[in-house]
Amino acid sequence: MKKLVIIGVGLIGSSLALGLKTRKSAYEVIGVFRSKSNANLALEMGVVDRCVSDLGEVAAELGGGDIVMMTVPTLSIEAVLHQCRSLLSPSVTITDGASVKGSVREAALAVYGCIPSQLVLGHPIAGSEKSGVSAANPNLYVNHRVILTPMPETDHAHVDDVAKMWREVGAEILLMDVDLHDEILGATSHLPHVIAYSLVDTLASDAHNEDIFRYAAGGFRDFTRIASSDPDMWHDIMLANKKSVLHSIDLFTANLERLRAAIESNDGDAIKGVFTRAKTARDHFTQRLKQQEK
Ligand SMILES: NC(=O)c1ccc[n+]([C@@H]2O[C@H](COP(=O)([O-])OP(=O)(O)OC[C@H]3O[C@@H](n4cnc5c(N)ncnc54)[C@H](O)[C@@H]3O)[C@@H](O)[C@H]2O)c1
Ligand SMILES: O=C(O)C(=O)C[C@]1(C(=O)O)C=C[C@@H](O)C=C1
Repeated sequence: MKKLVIIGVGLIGSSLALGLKTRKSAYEVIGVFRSKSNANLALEMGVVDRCVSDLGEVAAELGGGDIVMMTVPTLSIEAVLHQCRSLLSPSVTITDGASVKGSVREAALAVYGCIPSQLVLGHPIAGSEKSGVSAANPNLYVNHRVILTPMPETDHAHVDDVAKMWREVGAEILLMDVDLHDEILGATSHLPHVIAYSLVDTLASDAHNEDIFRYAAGGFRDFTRIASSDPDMWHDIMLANKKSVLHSIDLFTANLERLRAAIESNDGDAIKGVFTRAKTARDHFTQRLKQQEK
């Protein structure tokens, strides 16, 4: 039986594990836990077959066809890669789910001095504002994309194994360049989180915040769900993808300034222009998503 070792069994790792187990996939899933209570919960929920507290406890059992998945916060990947380097044979596939790929590439270069052929960088484009093993969802990845960013040094056999595992839980695989990934996700995922956190923080700091939140309804809820996401996880993402995030913030700020000026000067055409273009783009995107899900 092939082995999948998950380091960091939170929302992303446990949803993958539960997805595989629900579909009776041929992996023995072993979780590496720092906390005994999380390990017990994961066993109770049937997320993992076995728990260990250190990769060293299981490393000698691993070989070709086995996968080590790092689903820890983005800036913790380097520490985990140090363990991988000292404990894993080159035949074991190593992959990750971190939200930024350039920083993982840098971490690999710092740890190995080169990109190891067994390392396949990946990112599931699915998630939620919830964290931890208790949020495990076996269908989280169904009809969602997983972006893999193989580099020239990456061995195709390792890429194939990782792609096959994600397909088993219903995901669609997309291959992409590391830097392009970070640019796109900086705009489509990291910027919206900056805006949602900043909006809620702005309103919460207002002297009348009790009244503001009392009268907030659906629009506010729809727009700000992601501001309930884990601050530690997002701290890492912002710093790891600083260049792309700053670029996106600058573009957004300039656009917002233009909209502000249009409102100030009663420029109805400009206001309607922005809203109409945005509605058309969003309706088109929603339609495409619906078709993909059919
Ligand atoms: N939450 C999302 O929507 C989402 C989506 C796609 C990708 N990601 C990425 O996936 C990764 C995991 O996110 P998550 O939402 O599952 O977070 P999570 O907080 O639910 O789980 C992270 C787990 O890693 C453990 N951990 C933290 N540091 C560790 C370390 N140094 N060694 C071992 N374990 C460690 C934590 O105890 C926790 O169990 C992050 O890199 C995140 O950027 C998250
Ligand atoms: O749905 C959410 O709550 C998410 O934030 C998921 C989301 C996203 O921005 O789309 C968040 C981070 C990821 O790396 C991938 C997906």
